[in-house]
Parts: sequence; C-alpha cells; structure tokens
Amino acid sequence: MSKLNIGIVGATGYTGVELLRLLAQHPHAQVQIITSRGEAGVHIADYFPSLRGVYDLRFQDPEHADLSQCDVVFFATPHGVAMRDAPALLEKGVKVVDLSADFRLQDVPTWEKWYGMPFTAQAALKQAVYGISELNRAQIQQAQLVANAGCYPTCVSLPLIPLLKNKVLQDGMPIISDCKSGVSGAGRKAAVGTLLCEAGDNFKAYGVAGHRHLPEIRQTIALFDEKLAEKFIFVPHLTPMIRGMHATTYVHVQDNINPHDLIADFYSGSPFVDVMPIGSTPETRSVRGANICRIAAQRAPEYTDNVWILMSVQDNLVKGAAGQAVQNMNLMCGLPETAGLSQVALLP
Ligand SMILES: NC(=O)C1=CN([C@@H]2O[C@H](COP(=O)(O)OP(=O)(O)OC[C@H]3O[C@@H](n4cnc5c(N)ncnc54)[C@H](OP(=O)(O)O)[C@@H]3O)[C@@H](O)[C@H]2O)C=CC1
Ligand SMILES: CC(=O)N[C@@H](CCC(=O)OP(=O)(O)O)C(=O)O
Repeated sequence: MSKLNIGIVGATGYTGVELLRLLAQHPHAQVQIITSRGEAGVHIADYFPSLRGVYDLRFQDPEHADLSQCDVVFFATPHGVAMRDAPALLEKGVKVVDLSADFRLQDVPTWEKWYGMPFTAQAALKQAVYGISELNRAQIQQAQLVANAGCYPTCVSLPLIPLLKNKVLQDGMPIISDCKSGVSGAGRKAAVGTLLCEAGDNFKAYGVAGHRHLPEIRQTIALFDEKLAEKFIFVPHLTPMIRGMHATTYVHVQDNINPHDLIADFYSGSPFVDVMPIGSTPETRSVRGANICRIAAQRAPEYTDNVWILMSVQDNLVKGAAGQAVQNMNLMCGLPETAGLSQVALLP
C-alpha cells in the first residue's frame, strides 16, 4: 500500500510539530510539505533538533507550496487561515483536517461573534464534519473536511456524551465544567501571558464571563438536549504545566443512574478513551504525549445521591489537537483508527 502524502500548514507551531512527531511513526503516511512564513527555506533539522534524522524537509512559504499534490493537508494555523485556503484544496480533491476553529461552529453569526472576523467559507462549512472522533466516527469516515474539535471541548464533551445520549441528566439542572489547561494550549507565538515569569508558579481563571469554547461545547450538548445546553457553565484556568488538560464536570443525574457504567459501556469499543474504575482520579501525567482521554466518575453522596463528578484528562496537544487530527485522518482515509497512535504516556 502506498503511503498518503501529507502537508502541514503551520508546521513550526506547537500542534504542527506534534503532528510531525506523531506522523514520523505512522505506517501509512509520509509528510511531504511543511509550511512556515517566518522559516521558509530553513531545514527542519536546523529548526527542530528533535527531528534531526527523522525528516529531510525544508519549510516552504505557504503561498508557494503546492499543497494540491497532497492527499491530506492539516491546517495547524490561527483561526481564519483554513477558512481562506482550504476551499481551493477541497475543490482539487484534497482531504483537509483543520485544527483551528474555522469550521467547528455550524451557526455563522455565533462564529463571527466569538472569533471577531467575517466568516467567508459557507460552501466548505456545509461539508465540514465536527471532529470528535468518538462522536462522529461514521460521518468522519465519509468526510473530505474535518473540523478537529477544540481541546477543552474534547475533554469536556467526551464524558458527557454517553450521559446525554442516554438522557439520564436531570432537566433544569446546570452542568458545570471547571477546566485547567497547560500553557502550550496558548500556542507558540510570543505573548506576555505565557512568559515563564507570568504563567510559572501561578494559577488563574480566564474567560470567566465567556470563552470561545463555550458555544462549541453547547453545540455538542444541544445535539442531544437544547435546554441543557443553555444550562452549561464553563470556566477555564491556566495552570503552570506545559502540556495537559483536566476537566472536572459536575452533573445531576436522575434517580438510580450510574454514570460510570454508562460511560464505560459507551466507550468499550473506543481505543482512545479509557474509563477508570470508580473512585479513581485521573492525572494529566498519565496521558502526557499519548492520544488518550482518561475519564473517571465518582458519586458525591455528601451533596445528594444525584450529584456525580466527572473527571477527564488529556494532553491538549495530542487528544486535544494533533493526535485527534491523526485519528480523524485515519478514519477519513479508511485506515485503522489506531495507526501511528500507539504512543504510551511519558512518565514522570
Ligand atoms: N495549542 C493547543 O493546545 C491547541 C491548538 N489548537 C489550534 O490549532 C491551531 C494551531 O495552534 P498552535 O500550534 O498552538 O499555534 P502556534 O501559534 O504554535 O503555531 C501557529 C503556526 O501557524 C503558522 N501561521 C501563523 N499565521 C499564519 C498564516 N496567516 N498563514 C499561514 N500560516 C500561519 C505559524 O508559522 P508562521 O507564522 O511562520 O507561518 C505557526 O507555524 C490554532 O488554531 C489553535 O487554536 C487546537 C487545539 C489545541
Ligand atoms: C491555554 C490557552 O490559552 N488555551 C486556549 C485554548 C486552546 C486552543 O488552541 O483552542 P482551540 O482548541 O479552539 O484551537 C484558549 O483558551 O484560547
């Protein structure tokens, strides 16, 4: 079987280099084109010593790179780039996985409100499939364009989906998700808030009044229950880790429901969701570098028998971005879902 030709737009960023790390071990894919405006012409080995001897490629200016020769192109770029450049590739038959948020929200006015720019790719949006692999596996298998889900939305939605699907959450009660992200979630570009002296030895909430992932998570909840979607509350925090994300989600379930068993049953055929025994508390370091979302659920009888606390962890750069993107590519291309994604977490 010949290998898929892969292009990565934005290959100098954190999700771009994570794609390069994962695809280096992929049995059915070969990276052919990598782009960067700032590093065009530079050899990858001179920019990423971790990839010395792994790839023999130079960064190309995205304006001049012939991405149409690729089978699959990943956009690991800021919002707005894929919206501008993906439609021409789609017309030429290239499959696209967009790691940015450009095609994640089906409602254009909502997207424009949260991303602060006009949306200009309506035709492509119609064919975009939302890329939480475990939610839309069958549709992703048929898709030419996948809108890879956001990092917080993946971590928060995965434990909720089985409960929403089984309609076991109480009407009228809020779902509250308290989330923490490592600093690499903010990307590699220079910004004061991600300097060591600002983000190190510090912990803070942000986006408290509303974060752009709020409408994305609400869109997923609304697939099952529009009223519960309106009741969803989400507060992200920046924590002084490099990689990692932790979501603690508080739900009110109906009488005599065991969310743990429902979640475990739902994901029994999903290789990248691990449901731990009741009483466990998942740790971010248990998924560092691995394409895994690890979930645990505990009842909280001190409050009421109906309150359960769902904990989910993932590496924001892997299951929250590049790993899920490769998982989606595998599904789109008819490959085994696990191809190239067998990395075990790095401990300590
Ligand atoms: N970091 C994370 O944990 C996650 C990130 N994402 C999303 O993935 C995308 C990439 O994120 P991340 O890797 O962190 O970002 P980075 O800032 O680390 O990297 C961005 C990359 O895009 C390139 N780029 C920037 N502007 C343009 C442009 N106008 N045209 C073409 N290329 C451009 C940059 O290189 P150059 O400027 O040299 O061209 C760089 O290679 C973002 O949309 C982000 O929101 C999604 C989930 C998690
Ligand atoms: C720590 C941090 O800043 N995290 C980013 C989210 C990560 C990300 O890149 O968002 P997408 O998944 O939507 O692309 C943020 O809060 O905006």
